[in-house]
Amino acid sequence: METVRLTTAQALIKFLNQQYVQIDGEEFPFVEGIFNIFGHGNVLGFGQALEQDPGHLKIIQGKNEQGMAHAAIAYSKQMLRKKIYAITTSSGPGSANLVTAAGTALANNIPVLLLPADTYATRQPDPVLQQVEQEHSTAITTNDALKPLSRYWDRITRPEQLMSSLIRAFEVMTDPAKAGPATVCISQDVEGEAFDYDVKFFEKRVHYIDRKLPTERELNGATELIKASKKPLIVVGGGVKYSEARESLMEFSKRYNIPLVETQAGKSAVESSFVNNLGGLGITGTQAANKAAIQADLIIGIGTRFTDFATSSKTLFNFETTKFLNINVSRMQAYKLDAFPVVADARTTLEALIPMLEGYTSEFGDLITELKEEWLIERDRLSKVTFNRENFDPEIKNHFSQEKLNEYADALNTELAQTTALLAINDTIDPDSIIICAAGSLPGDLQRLWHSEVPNTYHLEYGYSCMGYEVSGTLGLKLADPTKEVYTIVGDGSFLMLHSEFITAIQYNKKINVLLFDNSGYGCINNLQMDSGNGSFNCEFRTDDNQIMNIDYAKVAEGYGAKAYRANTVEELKAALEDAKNQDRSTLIEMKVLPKTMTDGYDGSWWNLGFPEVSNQEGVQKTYELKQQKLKNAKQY
Ligand SMILES: Cc1ncc(C[n+]2csc(CCOP(=O)(O)OP(=O)(O)O)c2C)c(N)n1
Ligand SMILES: O=C1C[C@@H](O)[C@H](O)[C@@H](O)C1=O
Ligand SMILES: [Mg+2]
Repeated sequence: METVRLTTAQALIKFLNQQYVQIDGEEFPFVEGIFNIFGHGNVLGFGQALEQDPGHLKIIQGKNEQGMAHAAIAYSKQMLRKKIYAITTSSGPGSANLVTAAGTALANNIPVLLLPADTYATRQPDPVLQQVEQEHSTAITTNDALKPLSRYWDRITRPEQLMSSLIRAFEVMTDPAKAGPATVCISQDVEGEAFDYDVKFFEKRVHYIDRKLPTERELNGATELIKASKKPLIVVGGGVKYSEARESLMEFSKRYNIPLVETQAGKSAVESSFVNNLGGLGITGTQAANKAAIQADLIIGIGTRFTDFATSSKTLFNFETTKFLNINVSRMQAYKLDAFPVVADARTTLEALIPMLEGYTSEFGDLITELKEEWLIERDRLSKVTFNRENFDPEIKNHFSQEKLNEYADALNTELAQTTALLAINDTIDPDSIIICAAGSLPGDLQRLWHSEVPNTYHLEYGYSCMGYEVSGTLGLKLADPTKEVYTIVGDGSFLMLHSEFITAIQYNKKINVLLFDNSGYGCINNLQMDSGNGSFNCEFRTDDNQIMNIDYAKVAEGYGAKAYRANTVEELKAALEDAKNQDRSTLIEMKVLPKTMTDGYDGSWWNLGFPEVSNQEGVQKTYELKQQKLKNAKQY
C-alpha cells in the first residue's frame, strides 16, 4: 500500500481539497474555504497545516466563532447547499461559541463543517487551560455540547480515525435529506500527530447529489388527490429553492390555476409578481395568502417543514376537511400533518405531475387575482404611513399612548415609520441585490411586504431566528455572490447581539451594507407581551432614570472604517441608499424608526404561546381564554 506521512491536521486539509459534488451533470469543489480563529488549541496543528499547504481553500480570519460560523451557514444557504466553508476553532470557549451556530445550521438543514479542537487525547497535562472537569466522567468535554445540535458528531483521538470520520461527515452534508452541520472534534495533541495515510484516501472524491424520483404509486396518489380537489394551494418551502424547481413550479401553478404561498425559506423561489404568487403564509403572512389558505381543500406542501409560523400553530387550515399532500426529500417532513407523502425531489416530481393532470383546473378562477390586488392596496397603504403628534394610529394599536409615541419621536429625533422605510428600500435598491434577515419584527414585515423580483435574492434565517445571524450572514452572502450588492436588514437588538463579522467584511474588502432599524428596544417582544395583556416590561431600551436610549450607531460604524449615514426621513434614506451603491467599502445606514410602526397580523394569524393560566391582569386572562378557544379547532399534532 502506498502511504504518505502527514499530521492529522495536514491530512484533513488535504482531504478537504479533494471533495467534489456533482449536481445535474455539473461538478465542482465542495469546500470553498475555511474560517478560523486560532487559539492554543488549533494554531499549532491546524495553523501549521494551513500555512504549509492550504491548496485551493480560501482562509478567512473571523472575529467571533459564532459569527464566522453564521457567515459560513449563510454562504452555504445562499449557494443552495452546493458548497460550504469549514470552521476551525480553539478548544473550550472557542468551541462553545459554536453551539448557537450549530443550532442555526441544524434548524435550517444547512451543511457546514465544524472543526473544534478538543482536550488532550493523552490526558497527560490535564486539566489544561479552558478544560472543564466533571467528577463523574473525564470523557466529557465542552464539545459534547455540540452533540444535540449536529447532524453528525465525532471525536478524533487517534490520527487514523480521521479517515472513516470524514467520509461519514461528507456523506451527511451532501445528502439533501440529511444535510446539516457535521462536527468533527480533534484532540489538540492529535492534530499534530503523524500517521502513514493510505494515498487512496486523498484521491478525488465526487459526491453525487442525485434527484430522488417519485414512485408510480406516489405520482398516482398525488394526481388523484389534486384531481379531487376544488381549491388546492401550494405551500412553497425552502426545498423548492434547493431543488431549483422554479420553472416547473410556475408551469404547474399556471397551467392548473393553483395559487402558491410562501414560507420564509421558500420566498424568492418564484418572483413576487408571478400572477399566482399570493406571498407569505401564516402568522406573518399576507391577507391574500391567509384568505386562500382558509378556503383551500388541499394543501400541497413542497419542501416545507410546516413550522408554527407557516400554519399559525396548526390553526390556519380547516383540518376537518382539508387534505395534505407533501412533496419532500425527507421522509420525516413528508409525513407531517397526516399528509399523503411523496418522498422525492420537488422539481422531478412536479415535472412528472404536470402531464398527469391534463384537463384539470382549480375552481379558484379570478379569486387569485382579486386577492392579490386587494393585498397590493394594503401594501401601498403601508408604504405611506406618516406620523403626526396629535392622533397617530400606528399599526400596532393600543400599546403606546400618543404622548409616549411623541416621547420616542423626540428622543430619537425621528418621525419615520418602519413599514414606510422598508418599502422605500425595496423601491430603491437594485432588484438583483440580496437581502438577509433573521430575527425581530423585520422578518414579519419582510415576509408580508418585500417584493423579490429576482430568484434567490431573499435570504431569511427563520428556522432558529437567531439574533446576530443578520450581519454575520451578510458576509456569507458576499462570499457566495461577490458581484451583487448585499444588504442586511437588522434591528438594533440583533445588531447589538453580534456584529463582529462586520469588521471581517471590512478587513477583507468584502462590501456589505447594513440597514439598521433602531427603535431602541426589543420591539417585537414588547408587542408580544403587550398583545397578551401585560404592560411594557423590560423590552424598551431605557436608562436607569427612564430615558429612551439614543445610540449613535453611525459613529460606531465609522469607527470600524465603514461609510456611515444617518437617515430619519424617506428622502435621506433614498439618498443614502443611492450613495451607498457607489461606495467601494462597506456601509451602514442608521434609521431611527418609531416603535409600533411594524406590520400587525392579518386574518388567520395566531401564535400558540405559553400564555399564563393564572394572572391578576384581566388582559392576560383573556389571551389564555382565547388560546383555549383556538385550540378547539387546531390540529393536535
Ligand atoms: C439569540 C437570540 N436571543 C433571543 C431571541 C429572542 N428575540 C427574538 S426577537 C428579539 C428582539 C429583537 O429586537 P430587535 O433586533 O431590536 O428587533 P425589533 O423587534 O425591535 O424590530 C428577541 C430578544 C432570539 N431570537 N435570538
Ligand atoms: O421570539 C421571537 C418572536 C418573533 O417575532 C421574532 O421574529 C423571532 O426572532 C423570535 O425569536
Ligand atoms: Mg429594536
